[in-house]
Amino acid sequence: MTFTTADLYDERGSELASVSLQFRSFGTIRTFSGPARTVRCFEDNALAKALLGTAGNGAVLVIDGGGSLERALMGDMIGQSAVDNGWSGVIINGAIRDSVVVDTLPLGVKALGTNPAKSKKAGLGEVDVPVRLGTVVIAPGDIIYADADGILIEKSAVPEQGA
Ligand SMILES: O=C([O-])CC(=O)C(=O)O
Repeated sequence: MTFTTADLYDERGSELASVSLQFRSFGTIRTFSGPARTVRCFEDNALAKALLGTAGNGAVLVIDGGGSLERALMGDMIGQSAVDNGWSGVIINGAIRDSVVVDTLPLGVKALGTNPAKSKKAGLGEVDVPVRLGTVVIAPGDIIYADADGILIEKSAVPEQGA
């Protein structure tokens, strides 16, 4: 599927939430989409690493690292694992490292920034819970559209009437 987020917004803006948080883009795939999976964690990437080691089936992993830039939540090894396991992309509310290599991977990657410091590995956090990027809540199964302009979210469930 080829799209631009700006055209999608013009066509279907009322159905889509736009993320205003500003990310840097990495990886050779700058336009990507897929159903969301999520991890919420803080300076600890063990859950995200484990999930990206399982079949992605074209999903986009949203890692809500609370915006901390103190430790990197993904590097080239985890990025390569995401590619090998069929993930479309990884969006990180936090930092990555090995960014020069990550930038060469056939993967869509958005992160706030970079830090060479390694993540903790205690496994604290939650998988497939609703997470927040700025003002936008992303639930597992929501459809994500990302390109150079930003990130649009299509809620998977139609809101109930009167809700
Ligand atoms: O293992 C980590 O914490 C991140 C990393 O360096 C990699 O993915 O290569």
